[in-house]
Amino acid sequence: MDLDAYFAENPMGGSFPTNPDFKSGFVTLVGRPNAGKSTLLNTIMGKKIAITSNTAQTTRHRFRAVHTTDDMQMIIVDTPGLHKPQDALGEELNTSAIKALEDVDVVAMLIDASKPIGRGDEWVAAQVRAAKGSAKICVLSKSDLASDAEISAQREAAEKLCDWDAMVALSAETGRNVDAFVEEVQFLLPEGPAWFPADMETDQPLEVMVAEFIREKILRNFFDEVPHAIGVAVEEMEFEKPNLYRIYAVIYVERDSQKGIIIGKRGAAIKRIGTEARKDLELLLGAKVFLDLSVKVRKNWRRDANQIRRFGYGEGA
Ligand SMILES: Nc1nc2c(ncn2[C@@H]2O[C@H](COP(=O)(O)OP(=O)(O)OP(=O)(O)O)[C@@H](O)[C@H]2O)c(=O)[nH]1
Repeated sequence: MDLDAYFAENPMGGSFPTNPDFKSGFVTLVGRPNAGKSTLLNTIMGKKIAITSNTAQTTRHRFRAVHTTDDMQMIIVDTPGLHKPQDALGEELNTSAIKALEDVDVVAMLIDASKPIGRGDEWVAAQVRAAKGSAKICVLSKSDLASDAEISAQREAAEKLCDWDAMVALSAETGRNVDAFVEEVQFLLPEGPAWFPADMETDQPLEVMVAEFIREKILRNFFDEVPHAIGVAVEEMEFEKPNLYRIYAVIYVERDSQKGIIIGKRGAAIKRIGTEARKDLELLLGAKVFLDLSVKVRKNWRRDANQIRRFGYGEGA
């Protein structure tokens, strides 16, 4: 939801914390695809705001989530994983992530603690070093998958990548040390007022979140080329009293064969996607959901900058 939409729904303007020592600012999460950025964001927020999957490049939108306590407001910018681009979509995602390093107070770079640091991490670190004026935190993510000895070795290797202000090994999956990360961010944030109302959690438009929740189910149900070839758009979404959303969404694929895979034998696959998505959407929207999904072929959309923009991928905060 953007601020205009928020204030349209909350004409009194919502509540802003008034503590005189209040701290506030922006923290960008960056890292290679699959480093665990979106999962960390969800754990901090205590609910699902960003979609996650073990398919690299799950995140296609840069967006902000707002975490407010009595003492601080951190505006977390989730970004698409930085990687070697293969097509126009990949380039758009990289540009979007690099842009999110500008003008923020804290940059947190996630490095998977359970995997050796590679050239991809070194390249991301170079982008982080180039981001002037922000404090830098190194997050060794997925610590539940690494032994203590592996974590110490990773610490030593990560020390060489940048002059970090802090380093935290954490697991967004178990929650271990996530509080320590939030405390480090709070320490590094400047004093300042809350920028957003205390109860505002994200600036993603609702339609975009709905499309993303549907896309997540496809990422989790299919492998190989299909997850990268799909785009999801919500065509229509209407609220019906007392408590029902009617949602009409289109899943775009690049080839007829992919359309067949998404639909499945006698529609079994798309039915499963619909059932899984509906459950999540009902939690997100706090209402019953009627979900109509259709599949359309749009050849080579990932090479078409206009279509990428129509989906809104790469754009955001
Ligand atoms: N075991 C374990 N798995 C994790 C942890 N954090 C994330 N994962 C898993 O790692 C995979 C990638 O996580 P995401 O949060 O989607 O990663 P991301 O960095 O946002 O990925 P992109 O969108 O590709 O940039 C998912 O399958 C997560 O469940 C963790 O702390 N422990």
